[in-house]
Amino acid sequence: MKVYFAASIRGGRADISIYKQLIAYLSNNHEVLTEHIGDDSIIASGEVERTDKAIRDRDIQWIEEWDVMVAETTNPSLGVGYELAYAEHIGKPVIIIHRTNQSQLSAMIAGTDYFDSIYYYEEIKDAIGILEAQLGKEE
Ligand SMILES: O=c1[nH]c(=O)n([C@H]2C[C@H](O)[C@@H](COP(=O)(O)O)O2)cc1CO
Repeated sequence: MKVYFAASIRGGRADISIYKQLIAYLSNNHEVLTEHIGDDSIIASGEVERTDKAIRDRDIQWIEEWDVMVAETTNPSLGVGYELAYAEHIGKPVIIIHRTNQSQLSAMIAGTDYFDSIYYYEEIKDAIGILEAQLGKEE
């Protein structure tokens, strides 16, 4: 499957090691369209070699192509919120994973009926277990 992995960039890069591990796991069995989100060289300023319009237009095109979105939402991100709303708008499946006791998921996401696959985890192994179970269902 084509997986669009969404996670914070300009919202802050504190969780990049988690993003890397999740992308590495997903890449074993799927095509991950947004591997750059786990790239250490991309700091909070984002992809500096592209214009904001080029980033936005490319990501929207990928969103149109993906089979499923996996969003790691612990570190709040305007971009991820926008991507989630776009997924809802075009009716694509979304899996949201969020670390417990770190931040509270926005009511605008947690309170949207369309987002009915929201999972909370503590350890990375738990997140991987959730993805394994949920992505199996999508295939
Ligand atoms: O440089 C970028 N490249 C990029 O692909 N994005 C997309 C993918 C991420 O899922 C999301 C992150 O948004 P934000 O930067 O607002 O945290 O936006 C966002 C940026 C910077 O805003």
